[in-house]
Amino acid sequence: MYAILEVPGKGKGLVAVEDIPKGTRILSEGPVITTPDRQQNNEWLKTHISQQVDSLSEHQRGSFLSMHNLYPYNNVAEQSLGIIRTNSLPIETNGIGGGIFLEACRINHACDNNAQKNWNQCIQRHTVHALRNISKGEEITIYYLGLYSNREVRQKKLLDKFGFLCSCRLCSLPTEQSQKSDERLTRIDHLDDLIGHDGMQLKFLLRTLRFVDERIRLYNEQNPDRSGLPRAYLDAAQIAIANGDLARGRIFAERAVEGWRTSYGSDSKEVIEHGPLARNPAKLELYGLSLKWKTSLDDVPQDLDQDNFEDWLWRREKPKKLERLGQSIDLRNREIFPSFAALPNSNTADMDFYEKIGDVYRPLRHWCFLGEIVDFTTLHHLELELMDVDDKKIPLHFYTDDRGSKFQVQLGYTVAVLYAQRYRFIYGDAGIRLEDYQMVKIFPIPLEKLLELNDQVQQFSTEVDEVRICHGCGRKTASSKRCGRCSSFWYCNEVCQKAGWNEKGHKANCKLLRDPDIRGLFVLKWDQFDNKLQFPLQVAEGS
Ligand SMILES: C[S@@+](CC[C@H](N)C(=O)[O-])C[C@H]1O[C@@H](n2cnc3c(N)ncnc32)[C@H](O)[C@@H]1O
Repeated sequence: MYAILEVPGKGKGLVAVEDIPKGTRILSEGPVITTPDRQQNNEWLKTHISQQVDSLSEHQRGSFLSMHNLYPYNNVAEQSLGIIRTNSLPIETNGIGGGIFLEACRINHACDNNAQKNWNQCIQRHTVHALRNISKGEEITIYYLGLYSNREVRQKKLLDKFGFLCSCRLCSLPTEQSQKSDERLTRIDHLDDLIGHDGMQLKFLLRTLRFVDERIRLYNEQNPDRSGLPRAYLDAAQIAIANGDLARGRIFAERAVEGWRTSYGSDSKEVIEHGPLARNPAKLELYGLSLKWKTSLDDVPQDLDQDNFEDWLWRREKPKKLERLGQSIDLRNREIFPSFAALPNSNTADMDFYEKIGDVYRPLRHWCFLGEIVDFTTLHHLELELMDVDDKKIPLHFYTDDRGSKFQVQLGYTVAVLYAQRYRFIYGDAGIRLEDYQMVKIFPIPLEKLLELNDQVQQFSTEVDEVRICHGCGRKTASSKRCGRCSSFWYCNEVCQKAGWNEKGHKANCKLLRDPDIRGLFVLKWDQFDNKLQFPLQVAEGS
């Protein structure tokens, strides 16, 4: 399938001598020299390697000693060590850490590699598979670096570790396209962190599925002709199956296994281990942790086109119809939006706010603290100084896992903290200590403006006994016309609507009112509000 040839600017490399279809095993090879997995001193290593070099056939030795070497040497032992350092591929098996493969080690790198290398534990050989169709005459390339990173980081690592400047298609993109590709890669990497962060915690599974969906979509945009990210499909399978959704679970598992079959082969550990999951997803230990998404194996819609099928598979929501603001909550209602002084104390179980079920306290009703950012610093974690509805300044400290780095913070923005408590910090101040970043939202609008918006919402988007007030002229109206964009405010007709837009500030407010989080505030409808009963609070028993 290939020949080892001189490749301009890269030394030797593997070049396809025929068309190689995606998924083909191009090579399967055992090591001729191995090195231990633990750190050894140089002298020991040199002897260990020399013994192996001496026992190679003449042809093998010649081939080994002609390999690329990035290190200076004075004798064959040093030369051999240098060659191993330059070329060794990982081997994860009984005390062995890496080794030399006479052909696999000749494969050059590309950041948009067309082939995948893998140490196959089951057959104790390194395999290389075609990740996409490779044409006759094309060079076969693999990816030398473990993680996806942006162009600058990749180039630096390749130069430091392998002594060359990569000129692959991805590294040669014009600046703008390269930036796009970098952004995608950074996001793919970040999504991996986010997925790992919440793991298989039930209450976050839908959100985690969203991250996996986005990650695979971006990966496919970056590498359109490959078979996705098998590991990510396995994450999706586990999420579906944990919620009792066997139909989607099986499809995701099949995609994971198919991806591994393409890149590692049918005899790989991954295919052997996860193949049964694709046949019988109910076997997964996590199955039925919740039965919230329960389906049977063949609850798969048959009549959808590809896009709609993917929307079904990933449980993608159709763009939400905006919540009607018909019965909006008044943000000036101090029961629901208390000042800091009126919040429950974190040291005592205030039964105005909590109910006790078994050993846990749960919020008895919804409440939400509002405060405007008047100062902020980040030392160990994000600390905000907030001005509450009584113009009192209080600190808010982010003890969340990300220490607040996820948030876009700006002076004059308003912070909403769900189920906030008064907390006394060790150094004496009272403030809010935030541990779950899901309990906070930040709105790009000062508190006073938010309250003014609230007053308008109360007046112009509600309907009391079928009486509506036109935002344009301020008169009662029987018209059923709402603003077409935010579908919130009532108008008699287009003239009134123009007046509302141009003269009464709806242009700016309309944008705010289309923000699902702001609307969620007015109707107390965020996922977190709905999760009320899944949310044990740490509240000490007290007087
Ligand atoms: C494992 S070897 C690959 C085989 C090597 N070309 C040879 O002739 O033996 C790694 C070395 O190949 C060269 N190489 C690999 N990929 C390259 C690339 N994309 N551009 C330039 N040189 C590359 C670098 O010198 C690197 O240190």
